Amino acid sequence: MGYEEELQSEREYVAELYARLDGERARVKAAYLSALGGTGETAMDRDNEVRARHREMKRLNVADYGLCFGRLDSVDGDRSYIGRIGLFDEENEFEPALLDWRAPAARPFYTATGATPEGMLRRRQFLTRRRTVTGFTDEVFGKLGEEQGDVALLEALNAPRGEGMRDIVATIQSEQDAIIRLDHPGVLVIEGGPGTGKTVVALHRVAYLMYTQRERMERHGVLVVGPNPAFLNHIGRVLPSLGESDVVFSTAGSLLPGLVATAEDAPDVARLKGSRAMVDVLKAAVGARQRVPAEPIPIGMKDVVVQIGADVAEWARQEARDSGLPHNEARAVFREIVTYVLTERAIGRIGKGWMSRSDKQAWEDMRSGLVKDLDDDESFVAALDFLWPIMTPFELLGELYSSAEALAAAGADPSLLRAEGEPWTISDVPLLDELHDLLGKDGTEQADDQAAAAERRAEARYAAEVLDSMVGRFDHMDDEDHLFASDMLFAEDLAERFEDHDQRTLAERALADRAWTYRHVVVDEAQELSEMDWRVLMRRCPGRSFTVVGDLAQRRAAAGATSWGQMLDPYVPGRWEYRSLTVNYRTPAEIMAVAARVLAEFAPDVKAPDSVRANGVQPWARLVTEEELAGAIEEFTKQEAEFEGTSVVIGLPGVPGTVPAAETKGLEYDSVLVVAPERILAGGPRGAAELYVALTRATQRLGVLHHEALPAALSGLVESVGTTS
Ligand SMILES: Nc1ncnc2c1ncn2[C@@H]1O[C@H](COP(=O)(O)OP(=O)(O)OP(=O)(O)O)[C@@H](O)[C@H]1O
Repeated sequence: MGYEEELQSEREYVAELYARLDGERARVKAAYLSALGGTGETAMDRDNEVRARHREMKRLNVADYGLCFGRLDSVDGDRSYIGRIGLFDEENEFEPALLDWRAPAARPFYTATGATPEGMLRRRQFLTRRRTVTGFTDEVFGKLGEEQGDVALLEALNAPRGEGMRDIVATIQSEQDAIIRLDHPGVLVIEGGPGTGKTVVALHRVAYLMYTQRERMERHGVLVVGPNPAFLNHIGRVLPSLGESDVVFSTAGSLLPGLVATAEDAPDVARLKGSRAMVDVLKAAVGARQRVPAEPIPIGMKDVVVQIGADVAEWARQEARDSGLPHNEARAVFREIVTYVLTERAIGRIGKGWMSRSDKQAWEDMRSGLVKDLDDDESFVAALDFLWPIMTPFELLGELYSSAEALAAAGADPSLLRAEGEPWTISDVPLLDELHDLLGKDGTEQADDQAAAAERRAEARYAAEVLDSMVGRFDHMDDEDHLFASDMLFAEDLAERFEDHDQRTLAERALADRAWTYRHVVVDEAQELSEMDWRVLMRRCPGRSFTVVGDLAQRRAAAGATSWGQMLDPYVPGRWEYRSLTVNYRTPAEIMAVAARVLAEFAPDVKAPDSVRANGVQPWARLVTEEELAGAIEEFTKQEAEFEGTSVVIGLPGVPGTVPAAETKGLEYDSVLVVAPERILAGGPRGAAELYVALTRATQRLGVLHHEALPAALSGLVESVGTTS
């Protein structure tokens, strides 16, 4: 067959796949509607049916375009089509008409090479426009000169950028595939220079894990932590386009429900707050609120006055501390002991001469009367509030920061002192989270808990039914599937998840619940997170299943990682896997050459990634005065409007018409204009890293406007006069 005939035949095959997809969609939609109508025998049957159909609908809705992107022919004569989802043959339901890219049999599509053909003869990659195959390229393994597999990749890389990151299922590269499918249940670190696909690979790994471990992943969900909302927005569509939507996105500043922190501390303060040493400071600050009175506190009981002296308070404090309960919850222990001592002393005095301890009943009756009186006694409650106050994390941390004495007493650096009422910063979030654990539930939360527990018991019967049905299904799973302690199912746990009236998505429920734990956590730009941030993340994922993505050379945060071991060894000593990516898919070679010189200046030991393509466009520089700057930016924006795609102007914070480099982290644009790189470079201890980030955001064009002589690292830029491109 000639190329045109083959193309025609592929077109027909893919058109049939779409017809099959549309047919499936119609069928599942009808089943979903009828499930909603309630044909199941019990409420639980109906719920399960609705959920199953809904999930199926979501799976099928991913592939309006780009359903099938290639074909794999084996030496044995087998032929498989590879696509975004799997579809079965209409006639033979065991014969896949389209293989899901995550299926083991699809793997050679990404990994077979001339040197290791993996039993394959040919890889065919389709070029498509909407639902139509417009062309294809073949790689015939073992035949020299026939390999032309990069056409689809280059087409994808050269395409103008639009709204957010796209999935790469059609063009995953072999080194990326190895990471996506890596069989490592614990912590995996993916490191690589800018544009090496770390983020996109991590997201595809999530899609892969969800495909291979659907039950476990769906029950607890996956958390993706990114540097800022713009970044989360940028990557937000990749997983849904792969049919996976039970994923929670959050910045480090919003990991605590009810608080969205965006303010940043000065680098020195951020470094202090991010240090693990803060755990001791916080413990000391809590301990300092567990007081022993300097003077005995008098409490009137009936017609006698008893005192809470240092001896009673010290005993009660020791018992409360030894209980191992968090501070707020241990108040009950403290209170009980103080109450016991006060009532004993009071009864001894009230009953002096007419009642003895051997008169048990009378003694106990009097005690319960006194206990009741104490409950309503304002001076007693005030004394408790002084000796062992119930506190929220916000109160405690706010009070600590606003008092030089409290800071000194807790062993904290005096520079943490701040004016009252200042907003919480991103670095405060892990401290507040830590305090949640140290303090435990406050009064209102404890009362809410009791009410919720009663409600849960009522729902447990329904949950037990669900449990039965799930256990039935688990019986078909491997032994290994039963081994995870966190998979233990309890009816009451399930009740929460299957509540009839809780219509919130997993993401909504997880985000609202600080105690939610995830099955897997992806941490992007992980080099920015502090030791204290890692404590929060580890609490959110006790199973320690992480994909950690970052580049130490791009670190901007003062409290960020200087090595991965520093952050991870306290939790998984020596047990984390490390993989690196070395090819830059974003930045053309011409731009990367400029960025690499900046990198060499501040991190001489780090090798810049190699660009997979050059585009023949030289990055330029132009000297402008302060007065000319606004006009030059406007000129750039105007010229960029002629091109398809996106652009950005990056400058130091506060320069009008620009965004700071930090806000472009992890993002990319067709064209980038960097304003005053010499000032960014000199702008702080991590200025060079900021500039490196700024220079590596472009997929096509880079320009620089400078006010002073260009720093040596940028001297390679071609100076242009009077025009911005
Ligand atoms: N195999 C691939 N096929 C097509 N595009 C790819 C491939 N790998 C990476 N890309 C593209 O390269 C660009 C950079 O990827 P990504 O943002 O994941 O890199 P990164 O390593 O996280 O970069 P940074 O550290 O700068 O944030 C994205 O547009 C991504 O879609």
